[in-house]
Amino acid sequence: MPYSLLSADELFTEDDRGSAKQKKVKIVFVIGGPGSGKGTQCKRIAQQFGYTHLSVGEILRQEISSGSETGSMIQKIMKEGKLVPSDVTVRLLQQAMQGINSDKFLIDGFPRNEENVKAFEDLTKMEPEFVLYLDCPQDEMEKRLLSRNEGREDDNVETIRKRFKVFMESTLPTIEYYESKGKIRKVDAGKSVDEVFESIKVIFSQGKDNKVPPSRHKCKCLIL
Ligand SMILES: Nc1ncnc2c1ncn2[C@@H]1O[C@H](COP(=O)(O)OP(=O)(O)OP(=O)(O)O)[C@@H](O)[C@H]1O
Ligand SMILES: O=c1ccn([C@@H]2O[C@H](COP(=O)(O)O)[C@@H](O)[C@H]2O)c(=O)[nH]1
Ligand SMILES: [Mg+2]
Repeated sequence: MPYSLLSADELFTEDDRGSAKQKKVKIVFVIGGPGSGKGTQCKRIAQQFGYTHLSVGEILRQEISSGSETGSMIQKIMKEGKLVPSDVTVRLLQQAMQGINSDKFLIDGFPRNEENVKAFEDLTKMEPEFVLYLDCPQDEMEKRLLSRNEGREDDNVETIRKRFKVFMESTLPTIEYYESKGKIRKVDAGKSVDEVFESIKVIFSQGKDNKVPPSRHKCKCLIL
């Protein structure tokens, strides 16, 4: 079933419609491998810089908890460490954004692949201001996930390894894509929580447009 997504034109508040002024919504994507610290750092960024934090993984887990058919489909995919189809993910993300009156969204754990990027761009006609990339060694991420203890069904060695594979094969190319647009802001996420946040603060403190020199992240380029 095709899903409609919030378009740029629909991002108006009632007040804005009345005065025919478009609401300017700022979006920052936060991506990184499983366990790189996205959720941990997003909480701090949201608190300090006034963003609305939306974790797409969390939105999907809420759908599972609702007991819907879509939820059981998502649950099977998540247990396998695979990615949920973009139409489902983007529709749920859209609904979450529509339900919140905010002009600054921090989208945690999205986009995960080329299909996600295309669905988001095609349907919203919006692009992120920039993309925060938490770069962390795999052995450190695995250690963190195995001691997370939040009862997540996908935090077991077998699924974690599958999630790493999906990250390398599907998410890294999206980083290449945003790198080619000068939008990647990379931080070393293998350090302590405080040290990582210090690096992130520099990025979010760079003027109202967050215009900082792009990171020197070098890798193979994939044109979407
Ligand atoms: N810099 C850090 N040093 C040590 N432990 C950390 C660090 N950042 C986060 N952690 C811990 O690692 C675990 C994973 O962190 P977090 O949930 O933020 O990662 P994530 O990138 O959101 O993972 P996922 O993709 O699985 O949702 C948590 O238990 C968290 O407390
Ligand atoms: O855009 C997305 C985000 C997440 N998923 C699925 O959810 C799990 C968990 O995501 P976390 O960000 O680690 O909480 C992920 O492994 C995928 O199965 C997705 O498909 N698309
Ligand atoms: Mg997370």
